[in-house]
Amino acid sequence: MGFFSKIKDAIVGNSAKQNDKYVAGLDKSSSSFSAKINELAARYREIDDDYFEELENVLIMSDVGVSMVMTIIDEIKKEVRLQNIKNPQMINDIIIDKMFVIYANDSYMTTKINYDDQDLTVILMVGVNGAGKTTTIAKLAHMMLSEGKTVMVAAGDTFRAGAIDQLAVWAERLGIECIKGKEGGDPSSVVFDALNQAKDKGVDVLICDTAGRLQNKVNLMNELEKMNRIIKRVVPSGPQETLLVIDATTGQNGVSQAQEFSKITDITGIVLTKMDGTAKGGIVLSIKDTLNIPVKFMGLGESMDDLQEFDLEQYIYGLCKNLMEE
Ligand SMILES: Nc1nc2c(ncn2[C@@H]2O[C@H](COP(=O)(O)OP(=O)(O)OP(=O)(O)O)[C@@H](O)[C@H]2O)c(=O)[nH]1
Repeated sequence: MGFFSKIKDAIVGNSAKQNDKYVAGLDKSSSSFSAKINELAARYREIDDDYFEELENVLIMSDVGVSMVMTIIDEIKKEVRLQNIKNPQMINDIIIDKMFVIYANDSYMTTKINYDDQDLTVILMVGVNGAGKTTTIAKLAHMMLSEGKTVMVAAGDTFRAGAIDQLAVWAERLGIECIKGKEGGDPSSVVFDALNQAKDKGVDVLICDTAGRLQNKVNLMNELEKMNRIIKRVVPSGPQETLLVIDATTGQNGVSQAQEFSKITDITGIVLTKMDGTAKGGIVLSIKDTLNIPVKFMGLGESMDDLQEFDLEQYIYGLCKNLMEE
């Protein structure tokens, strides 16, 4: 039995396992992906080179990423030859299986936050403006609060007008403390202040916002280096996580951004926001392929509960479920 059949068996008919947020949040991607593949299958009576070329295009259009697409297509071709499959209607399971296997295959990627049981856990949030960083910080804090953790936030984006107030409003709604400085002030000093206050109060997690000025790489690099130094002075094992927030609707641009950020600082995980707003959900595979950094969370909607820990099975199921049902 292939991976997808196993996933499907595990998820369908098991309401505890079926995550409706994934199914609803990936609906756009799933409909578009499945419609294209089914349309292909209907047009070709037999699998041939032209079919593969079109399949390649469908995957690329879904933002899977060119080199990952080539690997997937090669693997599908091998399997088709091996099983002597001629009918494109029979190929869906293989496509899904290969996507799953290739993502999961070459390395184990944890989606868990690396909490420090002995010390304050410091999480740095990076990403360009508009990616959804502020909302994601609020959603993450909400998730941690619901797990019984105490959380504080630091308004380290002193550059973008309004960023401090926006975070402060979220903090108030969540009933947590937001440490802030002046607009245009030194972000590291805000973070330093927040670190000390969080330590004094015995808070479990401090989430720090940062400015998203990718246009000015040298400044951003210096700023993040300074922040990292200051964090290490107060919390030697910190920051335990540096999470990069990427807007999934920006597609391959988002992937390039991730590449740029990973040159500037060590990224431990990616948060893909607005997955519900894109019909090209393949970006997860593309990120894995180009960067090999784990996607740890996905934003699947605008409400507080819509930030979900990344789960490969739920993702592939959400993306491909229409393909199975039709
Ligand atoms: N549909 C949907 N909308 C989202 C998601 N995440 C964030 N948003 C929306 O995206 C918009 C921008 O998010 P913000 O957090 O305000 O981001 P920003 O303040 O523009 O920029 P930064 O904080 O600098 O990233 C807001 O309207 C959010 O509600 C998501 O997962 N799904």
